[in-house]
Amino acid sequence: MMKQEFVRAKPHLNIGTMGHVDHGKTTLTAAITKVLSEVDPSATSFTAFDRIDRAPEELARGITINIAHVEYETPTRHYAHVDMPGHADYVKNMITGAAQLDGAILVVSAEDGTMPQTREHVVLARRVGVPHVVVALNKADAVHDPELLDLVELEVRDLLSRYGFDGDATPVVRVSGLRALQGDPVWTQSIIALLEAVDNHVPVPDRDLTSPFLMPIENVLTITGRGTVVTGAVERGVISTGDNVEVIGLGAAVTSVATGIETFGKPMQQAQAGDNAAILLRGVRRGDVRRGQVLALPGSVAPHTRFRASVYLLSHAEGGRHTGISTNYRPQFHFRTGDVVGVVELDAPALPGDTVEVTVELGKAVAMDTGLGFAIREGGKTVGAGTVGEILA
Ligand SMILES: Nc1nc2c(ncn2[C@@H]2O[C@H](COP(=O)(O)OP(=O)(O)OP(=O)(O)O)[C@@H](O)[C@H]2O)c(=O)[nH]1
Ligand SMILES: [Mg+2]
Repeated sequence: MMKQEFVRAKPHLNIGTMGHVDHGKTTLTAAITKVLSEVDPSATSFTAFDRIDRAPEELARGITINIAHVEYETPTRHYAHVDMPGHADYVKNMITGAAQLDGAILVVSAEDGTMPQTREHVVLARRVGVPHVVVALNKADAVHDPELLDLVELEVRDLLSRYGFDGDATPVVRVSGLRALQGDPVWTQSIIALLEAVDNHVPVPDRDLTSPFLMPIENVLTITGRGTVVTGAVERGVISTGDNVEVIGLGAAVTSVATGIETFGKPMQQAQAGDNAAILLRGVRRGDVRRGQVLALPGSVAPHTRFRASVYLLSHAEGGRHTGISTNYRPQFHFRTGDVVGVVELDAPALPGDTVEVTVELGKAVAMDTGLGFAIREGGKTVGAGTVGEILA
């Protein structure tokens, strides 16, 4: 049977769940797909809890989209929703922009209130430019004292305001992912209310459709008999089947032609900024491409190793270092979906909480333009966030 072509009937947005471990992110994600699949079975399929937290390797068949994503539709929008499996992955995905969220659902357990990772995720969301947040006050079924719910709501609004969001204007919806998943009609309604808040509060972003095509590569798959497929979220521009492309960064450039494009398993003639795409590349071997490179219009972006940057060092309270840094500091630099080691040169030692101007020399060239954001990590911890300034080499 021919696979059904993707129809762009509604605006597409990328959102995700964030929040402290065990506050119910995955349960809520499953509940959203269940409730929406009941509203319109032709638009949304139910994705069960145990199908969400899964390893990529298990699904590496077909031209499948990045498996961390779940797809659903409200009456007015099409969403790709990412539920990052663990805290470490979450931080990495957020800060490298791999997730490229247009908005986020901050999940806070009404039983526990805001916790350290709740704060860390809010801080990161702000730093990496997640523009809008809606709060799911989850596990509301387990809290019977309304004053306690009010208290937790106040606490969350406070936290959001403290870190630069508009805490007063942010929708806070009392939900129970678990009870909705079990089919309870009252809590099913709470999920509908949450989705209405997302539809109304997170605006459709302006997509950059006019710049040259660029997509950071998140995953590389082989399809027997067809070739190599790369997946990712299109950062800018438009790609059509038959277009020439180039794989750039971390080694020699590879040129190819995009011979097939899919989104969520459905073929499409053209993918655009904001879409999650899987792109089949002609004549490319699996070993020739990898995560961390970008797929781009040939000649539109170049790899670089040396640049000036403005860097913010996360304070200790934000999850950063305890001690300062000085010249010759050698952390990992995360650009988009990849990371590479580099050396920092700075005029004077800097402390956590400082913003400093530095020169960076990378061990391997990365596709970049002035303005590109990056994260600085060491020992699995995010310790800084920066922006590329003048490019030197
Ligand atoms: N009472 C109640 N329990 C819930 C609700 N949502 C989730 N839980 C329970 O909370 C626990 C954690 O749920 P998960 O959905 O795995 O939480 P998570 O945030 O995805 O956890 P991590 O991915 O490990 O960070 C499970 O035992 C759920 O059954 C809810 O709305 N009400
Ligand atoms: Mg989870």
